[in-house]
Amino acid sequence: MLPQPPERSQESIPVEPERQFTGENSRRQEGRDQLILPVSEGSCRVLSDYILTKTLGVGSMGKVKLAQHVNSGEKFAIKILPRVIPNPNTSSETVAKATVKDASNDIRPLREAALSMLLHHPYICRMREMTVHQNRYYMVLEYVNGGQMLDYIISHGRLRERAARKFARQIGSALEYCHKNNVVHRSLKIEDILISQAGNIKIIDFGLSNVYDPSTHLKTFCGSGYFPAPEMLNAKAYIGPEGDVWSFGVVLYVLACGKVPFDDRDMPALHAKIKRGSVGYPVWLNPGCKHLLSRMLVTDPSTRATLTEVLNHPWMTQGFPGPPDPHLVRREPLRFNEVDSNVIYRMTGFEFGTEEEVEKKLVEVLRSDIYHRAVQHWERKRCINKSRDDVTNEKHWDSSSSISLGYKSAETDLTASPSRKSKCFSGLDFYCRKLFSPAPSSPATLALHLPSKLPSNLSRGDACEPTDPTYGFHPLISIYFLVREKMERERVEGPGHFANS
Ligand SMILES: Nc1ncnc2c1ncn2[C@@H]1O[C@H](COP(=O)(O)OP(=O)(O)OP(=O)(O)O)[C@@H](O)[C@H]1O
Repeated sequence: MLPQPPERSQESIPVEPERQFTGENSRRQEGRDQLILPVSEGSCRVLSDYILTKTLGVGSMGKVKLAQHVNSGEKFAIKILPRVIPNPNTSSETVAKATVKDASNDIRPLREAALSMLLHHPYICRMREMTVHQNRYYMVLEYVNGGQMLDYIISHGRLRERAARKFARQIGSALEYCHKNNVVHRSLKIEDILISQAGNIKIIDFGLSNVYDPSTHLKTFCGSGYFPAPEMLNAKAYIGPEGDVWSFGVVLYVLACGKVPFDDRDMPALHAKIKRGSVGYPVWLNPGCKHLLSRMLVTDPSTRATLTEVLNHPWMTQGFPGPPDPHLVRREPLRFNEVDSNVIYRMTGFEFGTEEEVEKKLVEVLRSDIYHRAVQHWERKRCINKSRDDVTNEKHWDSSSSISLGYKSAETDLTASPSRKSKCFSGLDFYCRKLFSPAPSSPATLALHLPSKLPSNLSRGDACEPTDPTYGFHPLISIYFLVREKMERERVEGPGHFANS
């Protein structure tokens, strides 16, 4: 087992002005600010409506505390991240440099909060709200109480094949949902996978995630330890999703084999092994799983399997009628004359610019020829699918309902398997060397522009077909949809409401 981080003594939080981050623009927040009084009460701390109790975990950025809502009694996890305050005694040049650095340090938690509050997926940990103090951020998260996948593997060894497939399908479902919304995780690792009480996964820590435009490249080095893709270590520009496929491959290797594919105590030596990409597979590993891993752990991102290939791989779909459900809601293409300013002003936290700039850029994308062609194609396809569905429904409405029941029961069947203890080989002592992980660099600013060519996520097979205008077309459109869907949920369920699972 990994040595548990020591429980730190209860700290006292100074009284300081607090700002609630709800994804809304600060201009309209004027007058809403209130003073929060975090106080000690016995051995617990009170923060606004939450009583903070034990430490759930400590990460490189901060710590996570268990909290209980004073009125509802509901449990949450509160992630506490320090804010870097410039030292007033330093020279003006140093202060100026520090201010730039602080601004970029601020970007990560703000973007993490903005994304975590918008993403709505059963296998992604949700965020209810974030409170910004002078010295700290407090992120109120869904409490995931089934433990860490890492602890399970350390104590039980590798997973049985069916359990590995179940969790791989859930990770794949969450990644597809993100990618289809122009979001990349960029630092997926086994520690970021928690288990809910229902026995499903929840991905935490979107701290290094970002939105991506399929027609441009990101440059920031992200990821740490055993999981970053070789192109990130080589400081090459990347689009985004291909790096997540690599990290997903490393996670799947750990689930299926009980050890990491690339290992070394020495960080430069570890990075050299990752860049070389030569992987050893245990002789007992299922050949289908080995083939899938060999397609994911390809050093050249242009020949690495796409997420679509991974999710449709025979090993992934074995025992299921198809790839995992990405839990995407049905969307109609957005028209430039339908853009709602109430949605625009909540598109904050992504360095998109001012409200006016966001609206201008969004309308520009929506009026572009390439978008227009994508919408026309989407509509034609819908007509064809609709007439096909009508014919199928008339002829086979009975059999279609039985297919959907079959799918559900297959997922339910697999859900039961992880509780069975595996006596397989356990080789995860590598986590005792976790301290070797390099610190992440500051995130890059996203340049938003009109796609000048077809997005390159269309490569390999479907390059002649325009991208779906409702999913993955452009980050501004995706974030617009996510904000609008969040507003709709708030209207129905009430603000910040979500059920822990
Ligand atoms: N929602 C949650 N429910 C329960 N425990 C959690 C939750 N979120 C985080 N934790 C615990 O806190 C630990 C640290 O959280 P997290 O990884 O988000 O922190 P971090 O500082 O961003 O870490 P990193 O080192 O990956 O940057 C996790 O490994 C987990 O044990």
